[in-house]
Amino acid sequence: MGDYHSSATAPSLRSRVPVIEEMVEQGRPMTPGELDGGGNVKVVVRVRKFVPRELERRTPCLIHMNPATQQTTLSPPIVSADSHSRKTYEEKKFTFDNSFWSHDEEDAHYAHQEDIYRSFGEEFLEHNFDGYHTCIFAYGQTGSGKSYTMMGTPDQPGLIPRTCRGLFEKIEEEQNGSITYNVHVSYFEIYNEHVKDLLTPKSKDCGYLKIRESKLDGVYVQNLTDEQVKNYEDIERLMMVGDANRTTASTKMNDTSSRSHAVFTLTLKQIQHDLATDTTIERLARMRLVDLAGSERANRTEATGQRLREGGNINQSLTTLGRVIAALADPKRQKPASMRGSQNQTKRRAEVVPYRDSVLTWLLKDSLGGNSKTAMVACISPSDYEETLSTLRYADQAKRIRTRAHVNQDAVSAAERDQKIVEMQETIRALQLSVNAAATRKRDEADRARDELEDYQRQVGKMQRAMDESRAISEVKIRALTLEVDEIKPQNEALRLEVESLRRHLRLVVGELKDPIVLPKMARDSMASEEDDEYDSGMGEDSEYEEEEGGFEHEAWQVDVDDLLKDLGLFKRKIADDKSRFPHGQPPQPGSLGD
Ligand SMILES: Nc1ncnc2c1ncn2[C@@H]1O[C@H](COP(=O)(O)OP(=O)(O)OP(=O)(O)O)[C@@H](O)[C@H]1O
Repeated sequence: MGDYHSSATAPSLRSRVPVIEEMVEQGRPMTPGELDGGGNVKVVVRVRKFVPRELERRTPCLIHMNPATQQTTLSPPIVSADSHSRKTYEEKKFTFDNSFWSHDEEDAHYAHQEDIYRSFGEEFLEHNFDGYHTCIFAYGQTGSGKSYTMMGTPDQPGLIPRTCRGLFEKIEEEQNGSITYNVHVSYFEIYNEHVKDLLTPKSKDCGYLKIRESKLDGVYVQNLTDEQVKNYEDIERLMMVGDANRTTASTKMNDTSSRSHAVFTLTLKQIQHDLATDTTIERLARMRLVDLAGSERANRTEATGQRLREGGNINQSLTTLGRVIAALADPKRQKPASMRGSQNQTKRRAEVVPYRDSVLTWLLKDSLGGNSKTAMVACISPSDYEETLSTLRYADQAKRIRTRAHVNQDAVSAAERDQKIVEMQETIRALQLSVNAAATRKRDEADRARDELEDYQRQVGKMQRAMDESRAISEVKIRALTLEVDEIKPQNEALRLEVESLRRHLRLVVGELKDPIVLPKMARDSMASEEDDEYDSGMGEDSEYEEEEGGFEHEAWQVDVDDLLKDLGLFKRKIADDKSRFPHGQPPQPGSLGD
């Protein structure tokens, strides 16, 4: 795989934590945007290069993109004079957040895979580290470059592998070890309105999975593999397993056409422990990367049998997605709640969004109109007027959707965490009893028993995770304390040395006070005069040393000192004499010293 890197900055959970709390504390009013991290769905469009089929037909490119204005223009096709079609084609212009020109590599504004990731993939990853759920989905007709954009090839990796690589690069950048990161991956496809786990080996495949909805977890796929990954290589392995399991087939429009919608989900949990308050800050973000199956016209794909049925299902779920987008983009929904009338009316409008009409929209409910920052990549072919126009209209409508993303963050004290684990244990115990009892009941209750059993397994899994996280927090605490000890060590050593030297000093001072040293008068006089020669010592006739005259008792020592001083005087004179005899510092000649 190509060598590519993310330039996103290293995350710091703590620095981003108190944004909302600070605002509340400061009493600053929050705008709806700040409160809900709200924003419109980001919509970008990408046109691919010609594929061999189009090159053979020498079809002209109908797309023009202006890199300065991000405007995409669709030109009408050339209609041959003998054509019986009554259709009229017009030039259409659309403006999106970005228009990616990936048609001709020779052009200066050609958009490579790297450019796509840098322009918004990286930004979305930043949002994840900030605690927002995100979703990027690729939409477009069959063969328009969705899989190329999302997954890419080994040489030209797309958004999914780049996001995964970027995720672990950012985690590795965080070196102080105070944040624990948990990353989980799931990968499933929706094929003919059924959900299939792409991470289960084919030999263990247990068929289609059920979709369930709970108050706590929202809509979820039951028993879906959600594997913990420690590094990019782990994810790469899972991507390969998933891609090998994905349902693809060769159609007239695409040699490897995806016959299903593929949903790749990364879950990032950041846990930071504050030693001072013994509180844990948890931040959870889910990134959904969706490669939709392509819209197709049966007459163009010339599909029959199984391919035709697949195409029908694909189109049906994409039509539902279109209706969901239309309902969410409805200007009436965009008005603030206060202007929308009564609560009942609002509720009725929310119900109008037909999420439940397809498995795809039901599962993507939150990503499309709820707690998520969402982007749509509209992929287009360069020479297909009708399909491209339909995709661009779809994308244009999606631009108007506003989501209500918020930071998914919790601050839990150690006591609360322990309490939560205890509560989970209780729930599990109760479920266990209920499962055991149900097992003995009649067969018609088997379904309920199975559901309870699944709930039980789910709770056990959750508790397992909570306990793993508690363990991780303990490790963080140990790491933080070890770091603190290491930091304090040099200061400790410096303090120890200082105390030691102060002690020594004190000993000297006390010794001095107990047994003061008194110099003999002559020694003091000679020292004073010598010092006066060099600098002004400031000690005059009436200094305290003079006042102690008469206090000296060691006469014997005085005699010795006097003798010594006499010798010293003689020695000095001898040196002065020698200096005058050898004025240029020449060494005395042998024999000359003897006199
Ligand atoms: N930007 C691009 N640069 C080079 N080749 C591209 C680009 N986009 C798409 N292609 C090529 O076009 C072909 C169709 O692309 P792809 O399979 O990604 O389409 P798709 O939209 O996923 O189709 P389907 O919906 O049928 O699965 C592939 O051979 C792919 O390599």
